[in-house]
Amino acid sequence: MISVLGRGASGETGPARIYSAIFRPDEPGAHTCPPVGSPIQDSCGARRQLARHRLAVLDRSMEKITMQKTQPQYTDGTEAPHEPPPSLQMLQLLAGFQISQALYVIAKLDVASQLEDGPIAVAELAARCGARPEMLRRIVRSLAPLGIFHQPNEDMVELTPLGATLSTRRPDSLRDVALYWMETHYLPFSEILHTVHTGEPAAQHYFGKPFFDWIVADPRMAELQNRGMAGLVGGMRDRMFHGYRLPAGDVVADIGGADGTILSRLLASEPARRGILFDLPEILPGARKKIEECGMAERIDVVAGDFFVSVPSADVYVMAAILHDWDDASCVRILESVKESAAPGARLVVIEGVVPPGDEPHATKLIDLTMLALTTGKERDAAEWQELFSSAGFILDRIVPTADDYSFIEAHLGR
Ligand SMILES: C[S@@+](CC[C@H](N)C(=O)[O-])C[C@H]1O[C@@H](n2cnc3c(N)ncnc32)[C@H](O)[C@@H]1O
Repeated sequence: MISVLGRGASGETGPARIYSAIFRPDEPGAHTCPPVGSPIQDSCGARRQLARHRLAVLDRSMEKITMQKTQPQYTDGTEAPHEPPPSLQMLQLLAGFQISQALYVIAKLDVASQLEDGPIAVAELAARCGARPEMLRRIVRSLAPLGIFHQPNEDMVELTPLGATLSTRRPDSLRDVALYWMETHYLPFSEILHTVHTGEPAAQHYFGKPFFDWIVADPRMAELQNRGMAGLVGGMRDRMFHGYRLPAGDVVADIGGADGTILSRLLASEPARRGILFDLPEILPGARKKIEECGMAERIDVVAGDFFVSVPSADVYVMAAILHDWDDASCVRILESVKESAAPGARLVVIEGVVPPGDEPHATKLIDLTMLALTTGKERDAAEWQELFSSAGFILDRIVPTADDYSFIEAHLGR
């Protein structure tokens, strides 16, 4: 969805850039997920054909949404530009709140999982999900043109590759991300104008306390955050781990490591190393269970604490999506905790995005809105990372770009 706000990968605009944002048809491994039960499920060529078919369906649907025909013409017969006028493009962007709420309904009712075994009648789907058929039918009909569902006729509904990302039966399911964003981010975002006027995070204004304090006050929210962040490892932070090796060091501490998904992944191919998962005490009950499920209980110790006070001693410190949550002064305090406990020669690996210059689409540019609304933090460009490390007494060694919009930013202590 990120490219929707900018130009697509090949410079396309309008509906075409929405397709490329959703499907990235030129990407290896794209379109590998036709509906379960499809007779063409096993054939690669046929899969590509299905993908082309779906793109064509989406193409036609987007044209309907933008009220354009394939060969748009003015009433006097002259050709109109193919791209929708700016006012219609703006309406599509403004409608984002409706789409995210409709997707929330689909995620909450776990609709996608119900469709994994093949197309079913909307009435049957509604009965399985505990929804009113006439209401669910309208949600499905609204989302089908966006490629979430396919409706062979108005009574039937079928899962598409895009819709399947919300199924809990997929290992890389984004359902928990949907629930996390919509149950913890959506409402405070309504106060973002307050942030722009006052500098106070919208979440602080909306909840009456800092975002993470609000999360840990409710064990259900703490668990949802863990599941949502773990879901992002299967989504926008999956490919980045391929082929990356941590700097040398026996003990790896993941600071603010949530449920241990990232630490387990980093240590899976490193049997000689041990791990320490460090996070707030309210976050950790779910972590112990997750680490056991990953078969890492023998190799990862779980330590509760506050990174503004102190962190455990280690040879390698990992911090994923931590420093972007905090303003520079708070980051320096966190890094000072690391400095105080670090073993001699310790290395720091920050897993974050690096904002690219210009108006090129990049995940950090939307995530920065989340930082603005929820936290005192921000997304940083390469110079800002360098400056932050240097003001905390660290030296930036290298930024390792990856196949995702995230990098491994490695540093060492300058003492
Ligand atoms: C955005 S999440 C990142 C989780 C995980 N590193 C990841 O990338 O999936 C931020 C994490 O920082 C933790 N955190 C926030 N304040 C903390 C503090 N004062 N001390 C330790 N952990 C903290 C939160 O509990 C949460 O797990």
